[in-house]
Amino acid sequence: MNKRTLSLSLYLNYFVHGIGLIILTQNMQALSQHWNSPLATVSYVFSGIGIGRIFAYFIFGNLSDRFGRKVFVNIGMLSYLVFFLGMAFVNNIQVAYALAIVAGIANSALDSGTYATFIEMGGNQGSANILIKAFMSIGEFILPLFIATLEANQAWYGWSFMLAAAVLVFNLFFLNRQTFPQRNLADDATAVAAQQLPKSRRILASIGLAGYGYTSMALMILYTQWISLFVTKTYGFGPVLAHLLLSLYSIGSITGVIVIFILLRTGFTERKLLVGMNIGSLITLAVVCYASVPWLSMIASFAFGFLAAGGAMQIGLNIFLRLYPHIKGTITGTFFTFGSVAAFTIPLITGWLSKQSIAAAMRSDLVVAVAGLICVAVTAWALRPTHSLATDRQTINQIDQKIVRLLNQRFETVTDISELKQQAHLPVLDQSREDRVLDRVAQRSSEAAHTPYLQAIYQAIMSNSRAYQTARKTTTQQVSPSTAHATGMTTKEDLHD
Ligand SMILES: C=C(O[C@@H]1C=C(C(=O)O)C=C[C@H]1O)C(=O)O
Repeated sequence: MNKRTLSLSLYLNYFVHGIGLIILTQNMQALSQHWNSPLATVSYVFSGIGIGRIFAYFIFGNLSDRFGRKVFVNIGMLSYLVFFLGMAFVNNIQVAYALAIVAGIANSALDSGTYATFIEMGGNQGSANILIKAFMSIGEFILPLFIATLEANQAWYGWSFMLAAAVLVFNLFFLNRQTFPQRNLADDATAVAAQQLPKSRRILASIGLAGYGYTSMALMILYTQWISLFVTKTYGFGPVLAHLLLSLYSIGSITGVIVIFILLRTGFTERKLLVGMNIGSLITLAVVCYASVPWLSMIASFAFGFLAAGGAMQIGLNIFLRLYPHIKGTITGTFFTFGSVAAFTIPLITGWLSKQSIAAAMRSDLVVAVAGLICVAVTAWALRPTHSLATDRQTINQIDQKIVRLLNQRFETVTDISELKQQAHLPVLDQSREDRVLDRVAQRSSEAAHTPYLQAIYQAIMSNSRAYQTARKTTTQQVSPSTAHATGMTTKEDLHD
């Protein structure tokens, strides 16, 4: 399995999915003319996507645990291909509705296969799931520009559908050349830690996370649906500023994905990050809901995008997946079923609230933010670290992962030094340098009781560093024997001390 190419291929699907998310709304006018139907009917067709999603998530998640991830990623791609090709030509509303359902199914099949695959690739792939969001955003960013270009050239609207279809056809070949990781391969530490958790705490965390599946999606959908209208009606902001707020939210979201990806790579705890982001979302949302000053709204909208749409939902899912490492597909399905219910109910609830006032509809997002914060706080509390053999060993695994990475870097530098010493005809051993290294270790050690042990470890590191240099030297000399006499080999001493 080549992690890089497989990841790239999986990400490419989410670029297409990003296009799929907005292609209908972006082509609303053109479709309405083509179908000879009013905008309201076109809008009704869109609801098919939500229906397809809700029904497919749970079934697919479960099945992907049984039949493997690759099948479902393929089902997702093929369904999307049918959707894009079909929608470009269809002129019958019923068929269009059926195609919208197919898009919903495509979405669920992709998710059911992909999120689990990233976790199953091992390593720190939880952060990889966050990047899925980044690729969706790229798709959502590029499509409007592409459509604008088509419109400017008075070209056929269907080319935007063809663009997505072309990427999919290419990726169907590309992806099917890759091998997927073994299914439900929970790394030992995760499996043990999950088993060690008392049942009551696991149930509590599951309730919190399922709830977060709903609130995290609701928080974003409600915001994007009402923000522009809210600031126009409530504060009298102009149309440019109203749309700018939404763009700032998107830019914040992309920035958030990148920053969070880096934070997770550097070993930030997902639990703490999630609670922090939800506190931040609530505060920034409150600012947007009550600040009537444009510049403050702009900053808050960017920050809200960063915190609420910068991969927080994916972090929630990652924590959920670690809790049930043997049924990742089912968990992904369950989590997104709750999200789909949010996508379906929020427009209905806020539509009803908007009859009272637009401000009431918008500010109801604060209730969602509070509910989301309660969900993640409950989860974080239930999953608080306790000391046991298994959890402490998991901590050691994480520390070792970092140490090995640093040791690899150290050896890379030793390789450079070895070359330089060979060029300068210097011996491998430099006792005074080694003494200084040991002194520095003693100075740096924060715990006096550890110091002699740390020094012993360093002696072993340096001894191996010398052995490595000597071995390299020997191989280089075999390649160019003419230099052998000049370097003054110290093979024996170096290998044996
Ligand atoms: C890497 C070197 O070679 C040897 C290994 C050392 C190390 O691993 O830190 C230090 C001194 C040398 O005996 C060096 O000269 O710096």
